[in-house]
This record gives sequence, C-alpha cells and structure tokens, in this order.
Amino acid sequence: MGLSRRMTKQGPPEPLAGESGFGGKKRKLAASTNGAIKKQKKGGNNALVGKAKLNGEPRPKAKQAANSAGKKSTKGGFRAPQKPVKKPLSLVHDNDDMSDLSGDAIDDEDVMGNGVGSLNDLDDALDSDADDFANAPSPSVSGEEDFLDEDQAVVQKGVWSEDEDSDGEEALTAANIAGLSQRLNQQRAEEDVDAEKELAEDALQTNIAPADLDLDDDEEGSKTNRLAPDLQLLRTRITEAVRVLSNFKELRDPTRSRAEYTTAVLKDIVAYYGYSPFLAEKLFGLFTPQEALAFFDANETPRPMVIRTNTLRTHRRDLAHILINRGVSLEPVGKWSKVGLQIFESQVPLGATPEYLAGHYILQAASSFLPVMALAPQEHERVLDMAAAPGGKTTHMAALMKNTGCIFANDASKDRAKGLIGNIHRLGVKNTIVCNYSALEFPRVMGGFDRVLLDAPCSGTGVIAKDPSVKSNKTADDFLRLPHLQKQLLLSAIDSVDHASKTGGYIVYSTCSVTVEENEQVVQYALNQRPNVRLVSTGLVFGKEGFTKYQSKRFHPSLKETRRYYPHAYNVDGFFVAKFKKFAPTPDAAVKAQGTKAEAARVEKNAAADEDEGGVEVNGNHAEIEDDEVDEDRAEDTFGGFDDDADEVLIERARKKQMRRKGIDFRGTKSKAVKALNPTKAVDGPTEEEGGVMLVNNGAVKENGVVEVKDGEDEKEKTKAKVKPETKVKTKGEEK
Ligand SMILES: C[S@@+](CC[C@H](N)C(=O)[O-])C[C@H]1O[C@@H](n2cnc3c(N)ncnc32)[C@H](O)[C@@H]1O
Repeated sequence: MGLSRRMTKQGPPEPLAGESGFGGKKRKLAASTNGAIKKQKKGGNNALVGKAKLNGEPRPKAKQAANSAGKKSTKGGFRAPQKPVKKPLSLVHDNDDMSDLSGDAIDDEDVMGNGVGSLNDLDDALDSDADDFANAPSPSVSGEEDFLDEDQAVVQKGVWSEDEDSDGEEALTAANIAGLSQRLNQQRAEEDVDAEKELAEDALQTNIAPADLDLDDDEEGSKTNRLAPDLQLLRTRITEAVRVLSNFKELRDPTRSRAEYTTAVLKDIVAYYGYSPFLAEKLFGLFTPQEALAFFDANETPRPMVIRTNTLRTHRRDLAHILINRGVSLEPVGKWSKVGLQIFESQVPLGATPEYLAGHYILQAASSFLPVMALAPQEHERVLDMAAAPGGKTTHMAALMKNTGCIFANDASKDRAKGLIGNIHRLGVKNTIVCNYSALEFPRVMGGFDRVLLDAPCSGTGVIAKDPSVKSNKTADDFLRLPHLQKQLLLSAIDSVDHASKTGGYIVYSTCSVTVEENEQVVQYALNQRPNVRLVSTGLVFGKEGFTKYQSKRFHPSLKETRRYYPHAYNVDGFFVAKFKKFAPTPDAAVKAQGTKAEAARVEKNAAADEDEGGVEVNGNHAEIEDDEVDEDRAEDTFGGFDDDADEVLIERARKKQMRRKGIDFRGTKSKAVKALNPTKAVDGPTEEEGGVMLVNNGAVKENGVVEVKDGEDEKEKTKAKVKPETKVKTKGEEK
C-alpha cells in the first residue's frame, strides 16, 4: 500500500480551547494534503526529499532547516531523534494557520518518545523548491520574452528606455520582477475565477433540485451566492452554538433554552458531517459540546498508519532501518509501545514489501495494541482469543508469549478465520490453534484458560474515520442488539477462565466503539451477573477513565479502572478496554444456564429458519425453554445465566418503533422478529486490522453496513446434533 499522505503524529493534542484547536481547518487540510505532497529520492541512502506544491505552484521559501539532509546524524542505524516540524503542514495551505493541527499531537514528547526524524526531509524539499525560485538567474534581455506576455513586454520596453543609460542591469531585474509578479497576479486572478465557477457548478449540481435549474443568469447568480457558503454557514453556526453552550450562563440569548440550542446545533451537525440524527445525538451526549465538536472533526481525518513489528521475526530497530532505506518515513509510535512504528510517508506499498511478506510486521491500528497490552499474556500460558479474525491481536499475543504455551484463536466467521490463518503463517506463529465456533459456546467447547481476550463485535463508532458509513447506518436497534450479544459473550469469556490459574485468571473486554451501551453497560452487566470477578487496572499508561455515571445511569465505582480512547484526544481509533480478574469459580449451574440459553437460542434460530412467516410464537421472549432443572439451579445460585428477557423486551420495542417509523405494520412480521432477536448471530463492526479490510463469508449478509455472520449449513447441522435431549424449544402449536 503506497502512502503519499503526511500524517499527524500519534499522541494527545493540546487541551481543547475554542475553535482554533479543531474545526473546519482539518477538513481543509485533509482535502489539500490529498495527493498534494510528493516525495523524491535524492542523494544517498536515507535522504528523502519532498516537494510540497499546491495546485502545481511552488510554495514560498521555507526557513533553512538546521538539520537539512546533509546534516542528519545517525545513531545505531536509526536517524537521530528529531522533532517533526510543523512547517510542512502549514505550508500546504498558505492562508490557514495549520500549526495547531500539526502541532497538537506532534509536540507531546512524553507520549511520542524517540523520533526517527524523517519529517525534516519535507522541510528540505521545501527549501530546495524555494531556493530554485529565489536563486533563479536574472533573465537576460534576450530571454525576457520567455517570461513576459505581449502587453507586459510593452510596459517593459518603456522601463528599458528610461533606465537604459543609468543602471540597465538593475532596471532589467526590477522590470522582470514587476512583470513576473504582474503575470502571477493575473494567473491567480484567472484561477480564482475558475475556482469560483467550479464552486458555483458544484453547488448547482448538489444543492438545487433540478426544477430550480431553469433560471436566467441573474437568478442563477443570486441562487449560487445563497447556496455556495452553506457549509461555511453551518460551521459558523455550530461553532457559535458550541461556544454558547460551553458558557451558557454568560453567553446565552435569554429567550432561548439550552435544549433549543442543543437541538439547533445537532441539526447543523447532522447536515454538516452527515450523521443520522440518532447517532449525532448519541455521540454528542458523550462529551462536553466543545469536545464533541473535536470528536466529530477528528472523525473527518484518517488516523496515522501504524505497523507493529513482529518480534518473533525481527527487532523494531532493524525493521525501521530497512524500511527507511526503502524510502519509508517513520517514527516509533510512542513511548507506550515497543513495537509500533508510525508511517508518515512511503514510496513503497507497505503491504507488499519483502519484509511484509516475510512477516516482519503487520499493518495494525495503534489502538489495537492496547487490549493485548492490557491482557499481558505470559509465556507458557493457555489463552483464548474469542473473536480473533483477522488475527492482529492473536499474533501480537503469540509474540509476547514468544511462541510458547497455547493460544486458541476462535472466530465465528469461517471466511474471516482464513485471513487469521494467513496472518498466523506469515508472521511465524506456532503456538496457536484456530477454531470456528460462536464464542457463546465457550466454555463448553473448552475452558480453564489462564487468560481470555474478548475483542467484541461492535458498532464501530470509534472507527468512523475508517468507515464513514457508520455515521448513517446505525439504528437504535443496533445499540440494543449488539450489547445483548456483547453481554452474552462477556459472560462466556468469564466462565472460560480458570480462577485458580497460577499466573493469570484475567479477562480483557474491548470494543472499537465509544458508546456507553457497548462498554460500561456491558461491563456493569457482567459485574452484576458474575460476582466472582472484579475490575482491575488495565496497566495502560494513557486513556481516559470509563464512566461511573452517565446521564441517569450509575455504574460501579470500579468502572474508573476501564479506559476510553478517542481520536481527538490521542489521535488513535476510538476504543474501550476493561480488564477483569476472576477470583472464584462460576458455579456449574450458571455456566450450564448460560450455555443452555445460548443453545436454545441457536435451536430457535434454526427452527425459525424452517418456519413460514408468522409461524413462531414471540412474546418479547425467545421461545420458552423446557428445562426445569436450569431454573432450579438458577434459583439456588446468586449467579445467573444470561438474562435474555430484559434485553429482548427492549429490542422488540425498538424494532417495532423502527418499523412504525418506516411505516411498516410489524404485526405481520413475526418470524422476522425472531431473526432480529436472535442473539447467536455473529455481528461484526468494522475491523481495525490490515487496513480495515472486511471479509464477508458466503453465509454473511451485509445489512445496513453491519456484517452479520450467519452460521453456514454445516454449522447448522452441527448445532442440531449438539442439542441436548432435555433442551426443547416450543414453538406455537407444538405439543408439550
Ligand atoms: C472486532 S473483530 C475482531 C478483530 C480481532 N480481534 C483482531 O484483532 O484482528 C470482531 C470479530 O468477531 C467475530 N464474531 C462476531 N460474532 C462472533 C461470535 N458470536 N463468536 C465469535 N466471533 C464472533 C467477527 O467475525 C469478527 O471477526
């Protein structure tokens, strides 16, 4: 994968302070840098020289950098640590003060650690461009026509004749400069006219209904003037509303309530960024208004590309050295990781270098390192990765375990499991067994693990920059259905761990989502259902504390041990990490209850698939389970199996609401309701590994951008065969 985009450095930005720290400029930057910065190789080994241009025009002369190509020092194979400079980014866009954008993340040495310093190469390039311009020889008399058009030549002639006798050479230079600048001004004016025309055309194409196009020239002009600045207007309104909301007492218009301001700003956010009203409100509610704006802005720009060194094959220093020699501009991702390298620019496709093919590294978002670091698997342990494909975290764990012990890497999607196997082979992992179950079937498939990682399928609200479809394709139903699955999976994860493990007994739960429903609420649910676990520190050196209260919800104080990651705060994908320690066994009956529920749901799913529309009884519950033993056991224990009923009522209510909104009569769609309620569906949010490529297997359907991994036929057979005789599912009309 080739990179031509210069990325902002990984790390926390400056504290949020007004509009200057974020906002429209980022959008401009993303657009203007797109393909605007080119690099050329110059001279020796590591000397990369960039040429920064905007619309083909050379940029102004940049300050001569002290550490230009010839002065770079090297230290043991790395280039000496050098602080990336802000200049190149601000030079990309003359009129905008971009320093806040480039500098926010870059300046934090604490998080960033050693720099390889190749950013300075771009400065050198700018210098060389600027030098070319500044040092161009004064054109000779004979050559001046090359510079000047006819009119200008006339003007110049006059200048010549006046100054001919006195100081001809000086006059020539002055004339050229005057002519040249006149010509440049003219060119600029022409470009401005073209740009305006383009803008007007765009506005006409996108904003005006076809009927409106039938306008005479004057009308068209005034219409264009009204429509073109819409985005700017929205931006200004959003910024202003956020400013007022941030200091409401002082700045409010006394005739407007906070709710009115909020409603108005949400409407503008929906129009400006393209979120559904539902999601805009949900995400806005997570932050202060100012931080919410920073979050929305951060979702408009990509996160830095990062690779993880595979320490089973190489060392980060050696890898960095080789890649630099291939023309890759990179830096250690930060002091918090010993294996990450952030890529700024690359002249080679990073997914096809010899080192990539030899498994020396994997393309992996920085935030994906965090759950594995929190789990901290030890050598010789037995570890379960419940939802493992495509294997970024599995292979990271294998490296930390130095290929000892045993990892069971499971994924419900057979097709995605193929990618997992590919990565395992490429990276030289030898301690891993791949399996293909719904993770709900653990611990019945296998239990007694030292550690379990549950990197759960989620809505992907943390990776909107990677998958903008999330902005509009998530519904209220998703935020009931996904947590429902996540809660079940987390109970299975807890039940699969050996509390008596000498070295472990830990569970890590993570998502690439920032919603409370998928994070704190799931964790709180697990704490309620499994009093044999408690939250412990993740051991991660950065990240914001999880919520202990959110709107009207209150969570256990220990939720502050969990960690939240945001793109605007750390320039990483949005993420959530929680670490549990299991200190007592889960009673068999609770495991059985949990398993039976999961199994019953699967049976029901199969039964539902066989039924005609409307053939299955749904009363807000799944089909009843005829297993008195299970209920007795649940009554005896403080532990429960998964409590389907509470969630299902909510899910069903949301589904009906959604259908009503769509104008659909839900009363005639009972069997669809069963499908919607099915908790064993494997639902996947966008993946953060391997460039976020999503594999969809032949049994998977893409519905509103959510991949639903369906069980394949063979799996169905397997499930039917596994159903215990005492577990029966009643459907309507069936004999007891
Ligand atoms: C966020 S991705 C996992 C990424 C992976 N941990 C990595 O680091 O490469 C979620 C995964 O969960 C899988 N999945 C969804 N439902 C599942 C289920 N019920 N059991 C097991 N895996 C499931 C999806 O197929 C998907 O691969």
